[in-house]
Amino acid sequence: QGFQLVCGDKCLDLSQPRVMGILNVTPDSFSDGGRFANLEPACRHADSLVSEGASIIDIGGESTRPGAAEVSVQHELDRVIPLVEYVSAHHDVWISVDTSKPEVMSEAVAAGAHLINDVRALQEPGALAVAAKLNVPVCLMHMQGQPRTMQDAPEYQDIISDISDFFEKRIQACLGAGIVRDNLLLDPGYGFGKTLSHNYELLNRQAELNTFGLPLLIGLSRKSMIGNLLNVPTSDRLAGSLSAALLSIQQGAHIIRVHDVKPTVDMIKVMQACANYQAL
Ligand SMILES: Cn1c(SCC(=O)Nc2ccccc2)nc2c(=O)[nH]c(N)nc21
Repeated sequence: QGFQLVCGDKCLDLSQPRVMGILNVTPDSFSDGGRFANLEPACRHADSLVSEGASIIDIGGESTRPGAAEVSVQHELDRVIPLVEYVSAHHDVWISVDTSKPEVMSEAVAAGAHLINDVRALQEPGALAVAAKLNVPVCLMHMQGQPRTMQDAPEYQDIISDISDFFEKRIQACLGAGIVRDNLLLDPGYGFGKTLSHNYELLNRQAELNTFGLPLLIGLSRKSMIGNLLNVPTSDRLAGSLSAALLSIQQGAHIIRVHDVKPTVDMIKVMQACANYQAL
């Protein structure tokens, strides 16, 4: 499909799969907080993600791992804004801000972010109104429950129908708030309130989510659906992550959120050579 994302005068063509690089801004990559914390490692990481071929850099200041502590608005701003400013000043790449907080959304867009990546699909108070006002593309991700408890006992009547119902509701809420449909992306949220078998059923049936006629953003990289299957640490999940990414792209994924940008870019090139063999 000829999807494209538009933010101001920037345009991201989605007729080919795009790689979104994950920028680590976990607390330990900073000194004891404050706006002028040690940004150095994160800035170097951003540079490498861009040089490896990422089309989008995803910057987030709140861990959504089960059991992760809540982060205050100020703490999230202190981690995220300096990095959005750095990437915006030094690279021409798209910047997505991974946040559920409306204050972080607006400050990040003001600092140069082009896309809102919200694992809570704009359900926090004030998020819908702010996203409408900012008028930038927004990714609506499915999560069953909240990060703290989502993995306790996930259950679905039919995982695709349940996720689709969620998407319908969130899309209606967005349109009702004045967000234009062209600004919406969908994401089934692998690992967010799903068991191992839920995740693989979702991967097997992912193409059924294409009926919404909206771009799909997918995050599988190094996740426990790979780790628990292969019984390997996060540092040893590349082959599994690439396998899952390929299966996802073959079913129509438009943006893949990954740690390992270069390997994923190379994989996409091989997929494209196969599709375009006559042009080679
Ligand atoms: C911010 N964010 C995350 S964080 C979870 C994560 O990477 N866990 C994880 C990473 C590495 C190892 C184990 C777990 N996942 C998604 C996603 O799937 N889609 C969208 N749109 N955003 C996302």
